[in-house]
Amino acid sequence: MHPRNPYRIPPDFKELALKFPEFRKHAKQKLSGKIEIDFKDAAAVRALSTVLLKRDFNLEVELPPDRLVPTLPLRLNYLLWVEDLLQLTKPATEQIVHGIDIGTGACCIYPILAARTKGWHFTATETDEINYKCSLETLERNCLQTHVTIVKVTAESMLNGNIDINHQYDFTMCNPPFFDSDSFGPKSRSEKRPLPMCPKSGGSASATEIAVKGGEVKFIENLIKECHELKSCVRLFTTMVGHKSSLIPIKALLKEAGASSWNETEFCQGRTTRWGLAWTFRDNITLVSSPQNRQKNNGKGPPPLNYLISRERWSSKGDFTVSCVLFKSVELLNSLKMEVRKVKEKKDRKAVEFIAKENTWSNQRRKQREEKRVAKQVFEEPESKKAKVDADTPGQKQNQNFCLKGLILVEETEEDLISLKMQWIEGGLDSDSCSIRGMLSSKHDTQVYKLMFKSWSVPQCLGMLRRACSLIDPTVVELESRVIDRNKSSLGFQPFITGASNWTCGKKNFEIVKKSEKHDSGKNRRN
Ligand SMILES: C[S@@+](CC[C@H](N)C(=O)[O-])C[C@H]1O[C@@H](n2cnc3c(N)ncnc32)[C@H](O)[C@@H]1O
Repeated sequence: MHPRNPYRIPPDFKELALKFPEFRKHAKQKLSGKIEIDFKDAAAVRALSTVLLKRDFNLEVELPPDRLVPTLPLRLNYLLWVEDLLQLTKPATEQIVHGIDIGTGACCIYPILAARTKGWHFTATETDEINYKCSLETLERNCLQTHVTIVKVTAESMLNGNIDINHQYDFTMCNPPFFDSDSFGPKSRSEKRPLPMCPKSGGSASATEIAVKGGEVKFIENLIKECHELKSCVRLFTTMVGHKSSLIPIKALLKEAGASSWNETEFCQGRTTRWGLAWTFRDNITLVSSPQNRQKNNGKGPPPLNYLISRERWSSKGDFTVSCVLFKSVELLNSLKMEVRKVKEKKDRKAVEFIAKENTWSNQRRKQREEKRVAKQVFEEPESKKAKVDADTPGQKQNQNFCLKGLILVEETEEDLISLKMQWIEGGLDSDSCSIRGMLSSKHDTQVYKLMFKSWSVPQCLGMLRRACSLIDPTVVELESRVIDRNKSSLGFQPFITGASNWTCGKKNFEIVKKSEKHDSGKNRRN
């Protein structure tokens, strides 16, 4: 998720169910007391988006039952990326932002979010009569007609004839129909899932919203064909891409059309990944990656680490409560000299953000040796030499600008389990920070964790977070995580059952070893 996306901390369904009866109808309580919704049920997802828009953005929206429901984390990821691109490409002297949204949908989701939160102006187009009318109503209901204009268009044109060519627009955005209408929908009773992919969840979208002849590649090709002509009135063109396989043909089309530069990103939210492509035909603009993406691994950062802590194994550590688990975690972060800030306070759900200004966790053993040596010198060496020793302490100079931000979220899941989630937010991905070989050597009781990265550089924070967790290891019964090698395929390791211990997960570039006294090896080996 984008670091500024407010849904990095998922919404509290219990709170929503208590506050909004329209959401409560769809909320289900698990035996543990946890509130959930069925994400395959379009009505439940519709209720969720509607109440979040109301609660978090003061937007009143009525979504029609037979149209696509916009999910907010993805929509915000796209808007925030556009905002990053504008920061890099729009002259600071230009105050007003004016964008174009192609295919705005049933509630013109991008324009209303951007108008409400950023004061941006939009021209939005739509072919579908129901979506067009609903979007107009949405604008009226929220008094946003001053900022957003909706144009009813025909499917033949993407931009030509739909916008004012004498006006200057900062960008276009588009969430195109991803699927190819020729291969969409079951062909026979026996064929459940046609090729190419159709949406996994039920959804309520109409066929014309999500499928088009030729699929998204053809749709975006049509857009690219029109862009060149419009380069003087549009600074940046962007689109979302639904299938990774579409990126290569689309980039080839951009090259062919003479785009002067382009940039891509990944939008990750939960289990869904989408992509963003931005391009320009203006020679004076170079589309470098957004600050977030300039860091390694495409801005995605390491995936969250999820730990389940059992009552049984926590017993020696104090009260088995969310507060106590968070307190212990904060103690660890403090011992690593991190700044800690509370971001969420509830009895059963607490979160803190942490910021590391320097790398305090690398080379722990070397540092301890160094400390001992310095301590010894305090007694043995003259003053002049002591000063030199202090100045030469390794690892300090290179970390002056190091900054890593992350989030720890602790919540009750079931009666005897508390989940601890650690999430990367930003930073800590530069090459200095990635020298993490051996960083994770941490002892606790009889367990030794060792994480070694050979030529593959993994964001340092992953190691730091894992180290912090390994310190409270006796409580960890299950660890679920995934590491993705950006250049190759997934190097999954999931889940680790700590009880099994002493396992190795080996790959050419990556090795993770966990040792413990009495267990057999290779039980959890995955290649
Ligand atoms: C996948 S939906 C996206 C809706 C909305 N932007 C969102 O993100 O939720 C695609 C939308 O584009 C509209 N559409 C399809 N072809 C279009 C075209 N040529 N011009 C404008 N809108 C189009 C569809 O009716 C549909 O509402």
